[in-house]
Amino acid sequence: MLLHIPQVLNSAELLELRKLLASANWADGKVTAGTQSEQVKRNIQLLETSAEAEQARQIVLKALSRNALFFSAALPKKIYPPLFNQYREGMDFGAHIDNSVRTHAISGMHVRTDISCTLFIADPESYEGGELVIEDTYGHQMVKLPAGDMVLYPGTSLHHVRPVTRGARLASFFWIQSMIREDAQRTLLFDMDAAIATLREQVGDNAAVIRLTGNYHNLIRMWADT
Ligand SMILES: O=C(O)CCC(=O)C(=O)O
Ligand SMILES: [Fe+2]
Repeated sequence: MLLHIPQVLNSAELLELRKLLASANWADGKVTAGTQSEQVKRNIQLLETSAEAEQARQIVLKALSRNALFFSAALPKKIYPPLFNQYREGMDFGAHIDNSVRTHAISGMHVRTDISCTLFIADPESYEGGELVIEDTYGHQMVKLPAGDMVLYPGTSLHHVRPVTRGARLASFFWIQSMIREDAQRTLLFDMDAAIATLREQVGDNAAVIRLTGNYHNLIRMWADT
């Protein structure tokens, strides 16, 4: 499932993040790349150990924790501490698939990358190019979202970021290990959760809706790895 989640960050958080990112130290993005992706990765990243990076991470994690749509779609077990990247004029990231398990340099936490996420921080009018192109079963999806919005897509997807030809593209990116490992099962649960929410609004919690909600939870019980 490829999902656009609007307005994950509010305007105060966006301002705060841009301020932090403007004053922080940036390093070559190859520092967190594997041996294949380092050959095609041309961007810069916030140093994970800086105080600004810690503050920025907390802003993103707090925003995720209040987002019901994110929770329903990702059913997160572990969230890799968010990273921040920037593509200035001429920078891009060629086609690659993210490493399957990432070990966080500071905490040593292992995260299986079931889901990849990009949270857009720069205003799309402020830069040209920089689309995230995700290859899925239905072809290429070009993603360039308003500031504060995020895209979530299967970690198994081949993807690339097109060259930025003007301005700078700022984003946070991270991975999720889901309680539900398989994308197809997660997608089914997400659809079911949305349908149950609509039914509850339309007809309330009648006996059938209660049974259906039970079915949703029973599927999670059957599939979840917690
Ligand atoms: O900048 C992005 O949107 C994606 C970055 C990416 O694919 C990666 O770091 O693996
Ligand atoms: Fe990637």
